[in-house]
Amino acid sequence: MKKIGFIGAGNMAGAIIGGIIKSNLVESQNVIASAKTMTNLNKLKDEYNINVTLDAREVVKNSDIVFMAVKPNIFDGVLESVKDLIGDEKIVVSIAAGKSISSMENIIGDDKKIIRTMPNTPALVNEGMSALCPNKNIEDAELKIVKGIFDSFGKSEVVGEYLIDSVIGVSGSSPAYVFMFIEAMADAAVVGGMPRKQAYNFAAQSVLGAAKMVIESGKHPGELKDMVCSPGGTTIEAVKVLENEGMRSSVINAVCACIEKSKEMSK
Ligand SMILES: NC(=O)C1=CN([C@@H]2O[C@H](COP(=O)(O)OP(=O)(O)OC[C@H]3O[C@@H](n4cnc5c(N)ncnc54)[C@H](O)[C@@H]3O)[C@@H](O)[C@H]2O)C=CC1
Ligand SMILES: O=C(O)[C@@H]1CCC=N1
Repeated sequence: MKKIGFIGAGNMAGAIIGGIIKSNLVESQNVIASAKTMTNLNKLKDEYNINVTLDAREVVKNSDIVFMAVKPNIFDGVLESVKDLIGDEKIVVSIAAGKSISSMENIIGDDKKIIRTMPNTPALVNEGMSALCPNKNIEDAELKIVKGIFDSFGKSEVVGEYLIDSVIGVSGSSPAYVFMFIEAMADAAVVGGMPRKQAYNFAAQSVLGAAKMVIESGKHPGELKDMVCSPGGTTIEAVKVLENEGMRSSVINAVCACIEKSKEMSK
């Protein structure tokens, strides 16, 4: 069994650790995480019984696969501080936005094994969506192992690095937009008199069901929308307002802004 380490123990590392432990992919004694303070580490230790340390170098020493899960603004400095411990056999898995494979190779060497990835927080409930981009030193068997980690908490696809900015727009960041959509729908249900907690359940289950229909039916989303819109009915009234208010163009512009920011961060 491979040992898996995390440098950074925030929202995303916590979601991945939760995902891999809950799916029994790895035993807790084979997982180690470090952070700047003990606050998150204590929570992860209490919840999943993993090993924790304040020293990122301990993580690298004790792992075969090292997840770099710190914020992009400190990423290079942290990678620099552990680079002498990264041998040819270790696999570095980055989850950071805006950190290209070549920028990591510039720090640790282009002879090292690197996989750039982009997961999302639904990993915590086993419904993550992740993209993986291996560098040239990753062998098929190694990619399979790391993909297995991501598949243990949802779905994943191997993509060319040129697609990673779109991935951030459509899946890495998109849970935030969906939460906003759920919150807004629930607000309206509250206006209609529904208690708030109940409103979140109705809104969230509808989003979950609609997403499942897209995935399982293979039908075009427009066709599925038309199935809900009875002639002269309630839904088409809502659709008319959403079109008038520019819902589609707002979403397209928002996701494009996210993609642009990701490109800018990679420069
Ligand atoms: N939050 C999200 O939905 C997603 C985040 N990401 C990426 O994941 C990375 C982490 O993001 P979050 O988990 O949201 O951030 P966060 O702020 O929740 O966590 C950052 C972690 O890094 C630790 N840290 C800070 N300095 C450190 C150091 N010198 N050594 C070791 N650990 C240190 C902090 O203590 C904290 O545990 C980012 O690069 C982000 O682009 C990727 C996909 C989704
Ligand atoms: O907002 C961010 O920069 C990170 C990357 C994807 C989701 N959160």
